[in-house]
Amino acid sequence: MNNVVDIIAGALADDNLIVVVSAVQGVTDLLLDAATRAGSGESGYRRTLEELEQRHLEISQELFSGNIPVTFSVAFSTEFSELKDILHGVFLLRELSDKSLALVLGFGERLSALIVSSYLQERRIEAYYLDARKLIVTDANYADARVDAHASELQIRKQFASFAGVPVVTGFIAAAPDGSATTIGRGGSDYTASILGAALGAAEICIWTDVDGFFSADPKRVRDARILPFISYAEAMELSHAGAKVLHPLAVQPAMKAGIPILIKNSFNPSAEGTRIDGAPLSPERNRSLPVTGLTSINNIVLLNMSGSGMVGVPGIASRLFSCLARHRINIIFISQASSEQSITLAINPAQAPNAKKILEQEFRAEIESRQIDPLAIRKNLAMIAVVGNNMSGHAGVSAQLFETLGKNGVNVIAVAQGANEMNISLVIDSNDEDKALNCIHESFFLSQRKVHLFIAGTGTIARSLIGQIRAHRRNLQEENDLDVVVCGMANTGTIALNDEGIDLDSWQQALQPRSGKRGIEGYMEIIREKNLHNTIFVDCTASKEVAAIYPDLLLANISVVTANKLGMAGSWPLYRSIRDAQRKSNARFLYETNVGAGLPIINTLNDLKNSGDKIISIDGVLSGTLSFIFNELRKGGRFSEIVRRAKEAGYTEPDPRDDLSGADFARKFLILGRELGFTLEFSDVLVESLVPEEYRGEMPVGEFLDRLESVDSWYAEESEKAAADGMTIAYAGGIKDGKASIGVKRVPLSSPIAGLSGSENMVVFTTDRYHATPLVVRGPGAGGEVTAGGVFADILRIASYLV
Ligand SMILES: NC(=O)c1ccc[n+]([C@@H]2O[C@H](COP(=O)([O-])OP(=O)(O)OC[C@H]3O[C@@H](n4cnc5c(N)ncnc54)[C@H](O)[C@@H]3O)[C@@H](O)[C@H]2O)c1
Ligand SMILES: N[C@@H](CCO)C(=O)O
Repeated sequence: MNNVVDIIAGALADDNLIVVVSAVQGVTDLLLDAATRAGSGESGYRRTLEELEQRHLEISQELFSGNIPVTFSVAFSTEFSELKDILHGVFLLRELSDKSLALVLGFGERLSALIVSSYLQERRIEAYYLDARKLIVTDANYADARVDAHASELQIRKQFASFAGVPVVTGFIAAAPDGSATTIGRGGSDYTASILGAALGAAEICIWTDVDGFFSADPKRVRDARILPFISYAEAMELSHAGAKVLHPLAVQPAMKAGIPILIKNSFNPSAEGTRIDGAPLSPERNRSLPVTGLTSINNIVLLNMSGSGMVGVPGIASRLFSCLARHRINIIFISQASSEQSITLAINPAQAPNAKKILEQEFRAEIESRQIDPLAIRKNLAMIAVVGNNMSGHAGVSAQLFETLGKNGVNVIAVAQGANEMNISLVIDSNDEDKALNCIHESFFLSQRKVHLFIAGTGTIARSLIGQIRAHRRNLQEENDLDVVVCGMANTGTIALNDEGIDLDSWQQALQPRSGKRGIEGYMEIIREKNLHNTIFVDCTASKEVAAIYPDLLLANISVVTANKLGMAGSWPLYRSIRDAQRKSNARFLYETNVGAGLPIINTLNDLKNSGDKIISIDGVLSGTLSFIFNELRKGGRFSEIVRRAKEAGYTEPDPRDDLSGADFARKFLILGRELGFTLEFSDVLVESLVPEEYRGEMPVGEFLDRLESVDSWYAEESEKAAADGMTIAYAGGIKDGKASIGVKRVPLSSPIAGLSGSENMVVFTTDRYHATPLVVRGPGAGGEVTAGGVFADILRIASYLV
C-alpha cells in the first residue's frame, strides 16, 4: 500500500490521475467462501467474515500507525455492517442468488478503495472514494456481466466533466441498468481501468501488478522465461485469452479501440521497465525479430467431441451445436474441425462439461438415436497451450518446429487449432505433459542455448569419470555448441541426489543422500517419469541386470537411454527384442557404443558398413581390456594373480573380475556383435573358454577369489614360457563367422598383430566384401574409466544433437 501511494504521488506530479483498485490479495476468495457457506446455512461463514475484518483492520492499523482517522473508522464500520447484514440475509434464506453474490464479492474492492483513498488523504493527497457502480453500466447477468460501452462512456464523461483530486475507483464492480451491483469477471479491475481510460481519452493506462510485465511464458513454470518489453494489442489479447494471467482478457479491447497504450508495471519493483502494449508496427528495435512472441497455457480443460457420419455435408449441425452452448452460456475455449466434417472438437471449462454433455445430447437426441451422430465423447485432464506471435504470419516452419520439438519429447498432440490470421497455434495435450511442453517449446523458439537433462544410474568408476568430463567440458559446450548438459539425478543402490537445476558437479558426492520412498531402479525411474523434464537422457553406468531390464519402459516413456552396461543388449533374447521393439515405437534414442570396445568406434563402424551395403564376412579380435592387459603383461613376465589385481585397480575389470576372467564379458561383446549382424543368438550360443578355476566359480567374495588366484600363477608362467620357446605367445581372442562365435586362449605367432597389443588395448578386425584383402581394423584401449566415460559422453552428445 505504501508503494502504491508513492507511485500515485509520483505520477500526480505530471498529470491528472484516476486510480482503480482491486481487492486485497485473497479477499475475493474469502468473500466467495463466506457467501457460499451462508447460502448453505453454515454459521461458520461468520468466522470467515471475522477473518476478513481482521485482515483489513490489520492493514489499516499498520498504515495509519495506530491512529486510524475517525472518518475512516465510521466508513469502514458502515461497509462491514452492510456486508454482515447481506450475509445474514443469505444465511437466513439459505439462498445465494447471482445477484446477492455479485453484491457480496464487490466488498473487496470497496474496502480497498476506502483504505487507499483515506491513506492518500492522510499523506496529504487530495483523494476521494468513487464507487464504480456510478460509472460502469452492464447487463443484468450479475456474476459475469457484459459492459454496455456506450452507456458507460456517457456516465464516465458526466462524472469526470471536471477534474479535482484523485478519484480512487473500485475495480471489478459495476451496476445493471436498475442500479443493482454486478461484477465484470475475476481480475476485472484491469478492465475497469481500460474502460475509464478509453472513455476519457487517457494518455496511458497503467496496470500495476505483482510481476514485471508480460513474460515469454509463465516464469513459474518456465525457468528461462523472459520479459517482453513491447507487444501488440493483438498479441496481448491472444496471450491473455489463452491463460496469461497478467492482464484481464477484455482489458485490451477498449484501449485498442481508443488507441491508448497499456503499460504493465510491477508495484513491488516500480523501476522495472515493464511491458508496453500498443499498436505500433513491429520493428527489430523493438526486439521483435522472433516469429513467436509468447506462449501460455490453460491447465485444466475438457474436450468435447461430437462425431458421426451423419454430420458430413449436412448444413446447420455446427450452428445448432454452438447455439445450444451459447443459450446455456457455455464458453468455448477452442474449436477444431477437420475437412472431412466427421467431427467437431471443442474445449470448455471442466465445471461446465457435465451440463454441456447433457444439453447437447438433448439437442441431438434424434441424430444420436438414429446413429447419425455418436454419443458425445468427453476427454478430461487436458491442457491447452497457445503459441502466439504477430510475426508467425507468413513465416514458414513455425509449426514444423513446434511439432518437431513436441514429437521428439514424446508429447502427444490431441487436438490443434490455428486461425487464418496465423498468430496463434493452440494445441491440446495431456495435462501431465504441460510443463514439459512449455519448456521445450520455449527453449526451441526463444533460447539459443538448449538443455539436456541427465539422470545417471551408478556412481562407480565410469560414472565418476563421466562426471569429471562433463564438469571439465560443460562451459565449452555452452559457449561453442549452445548446449547445456545438466546432471539432474545420480543414484546407486543406496543413495540418490536430485536437482532439476543441476547437481553441483564439484561436490556431487556430498549431494548423495540415503534413498527413501520406493527404492530400487523402479523408484528412480518413477522419479524421472514424474519430473517429466524435456530432453531427458537416462545414463546407465551400472553393471546391473535390474537396471538393464527397465530400458524398454524408459524408451516407451520417451526417455532416451545411453548405456555402458552390456546386460541389455547382451541380455536374454526376449529382453533384447523388447528393447528393440520399444526403440521402434518410441521417439527416444538408445545408444550403447561403449558396450563393445569401451570408447572405440566399433558398433558405429559395423553399422556404417552394414547400412552402406557392405557384407560382413567375419569379425575377429580381442574384445576384453582386462584379458588383453593380462596376456600383454604375462608376455613381459609378470605373475597372473598380481596382474589381475592391477587390472582391477586400473578400472579395467567388471565390478567382479570373474566376469572378465570367465570370458563372460568378452562373450557378451561377441553376442552383441552377432545380434548386430542379424543373428538370433543367446549367450549360450557363444563358445567360451573360462580362465576361472572350477572351484572358484561360486559365491566366493571378490577379495578371497583374488587371494586364491595365486594358485594358478605357475601354470600361466609355464604356458607362456613354452609358447615363447616355439616363437609363439598366448592370448585370449575370438571370432564370429556365419553366426558362430567362439572365444578362448590361443597360441599366436609373436609376429601376429595380437601379440603386438599393449596395455588394455582391444583390436577388432572386420573382414568384409569391401575390406577383403586388407581387413578394416579398429584398435585402441578397450577398457578404463576415462575412455569408457568418453564414449558414454559422446553417445550423450549424439542424442543431444538429435533432440535439440
Ligand atoms: N570399466 C570399464 O572399462 C568399462 C568399459 C565399458 C563398459 N563398462 C561397463 O560400465 C558399467 C559400470 O562399470 P564400472 O567400472 O563403473 O563399475 P563400478 O562397480 O565401479 O560401478 C557400478 C555402480 O553401479 C551401482 N549400481 C549397481 N546396481 C545398481 C542398481 N540396481 N541401481 C543403481 N545403481 C546400481 C553401484 O552402486 C556402483 O555405483 C558396467 O556395466 C561395465 O560393464 C565398463
Ligand atoms: N571389463 C571390461 C570393460 C570394457 O567393457 C573389459 O575388461 O573389457
